[in-house]
Amino acid sequence: MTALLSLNGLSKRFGGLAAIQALDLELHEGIITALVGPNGAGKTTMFNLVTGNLMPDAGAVSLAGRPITGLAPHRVARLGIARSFQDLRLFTHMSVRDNVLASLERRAWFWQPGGGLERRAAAEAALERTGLLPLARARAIDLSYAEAKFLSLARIMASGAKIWLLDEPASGLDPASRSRFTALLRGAMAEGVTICLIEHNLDIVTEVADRIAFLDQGRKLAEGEPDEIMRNPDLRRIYFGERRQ
Ligand SMILES: Nc1ncnc2c1ncn2[C@@H]1O[C@H](COP(=O)(O)OP(=O)(O)OP(=O)(O)O)[C@@H](O)[C@H]1O
Repeated sequence: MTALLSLNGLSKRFGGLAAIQALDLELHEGIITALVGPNGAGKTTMFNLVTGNLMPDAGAVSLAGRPITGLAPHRVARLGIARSFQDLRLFTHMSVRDNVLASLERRAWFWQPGGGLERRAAAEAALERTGLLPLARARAIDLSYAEAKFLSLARIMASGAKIWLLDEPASGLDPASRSRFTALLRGAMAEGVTICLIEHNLDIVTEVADRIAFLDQGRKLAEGEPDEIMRNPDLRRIYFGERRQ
């Protein structure tokens, strides 16, 4: 299977700290890959390197074989890579609908393909799918925690991006919202979206991920099927903080 997104020998230091070290990772089309690892493993840094929010010190990122290393974030977004943030970064004083519309780039006049009418239709469809249509006129600041998480997802959904990088998208959700959330991810995956998610909750990971890449101290220690990774006693020790001396 050819990779849609490939990271080859990616490295990033912050002063004396090696946050990402010679990381190789492939995201395959229509697959959900979870990045798992203890705090500070380098998971968010990896997203930042892909999206152009950080420049790598070494290594390359390619999209369908085309190098995209170090492109500016808006150019990466235009290539169909969307991301969410742990702190959501919503426009808190704008309406739910405007938050979704604001995530869509104005590419054409409203009567042209990709113009206003199409943007509005994409926004309405994303609001509908995430269950936010009845709240479309509410301000983002007035949403519950779970609703804000769904809004963050709606923004990505509406963008039509083919690769979604999600930073702890379902953390803190109640069980019912969590199942609704994971169903949306599986639905997107069935439509060909490629998802990489950072997640600390291992129940969510087992429920939703097809593959797991396990990171620790900037290195990929293991990669494979969820069952195989979860069973590995060494990884469990690292994850749950029982390091061997
Ligand atoms: N801009 C920065 N400047 C300096 N150090 C940074 C910066 N960003 C991240 N780091 C450090 O790099 C390491 C990796 O951080 P990163 O946020 O990528 O980890 P993570 O796996 O996402 O952690 P968490 O699960 O806690 O979110 C950490 O030690 C962090 O303190």
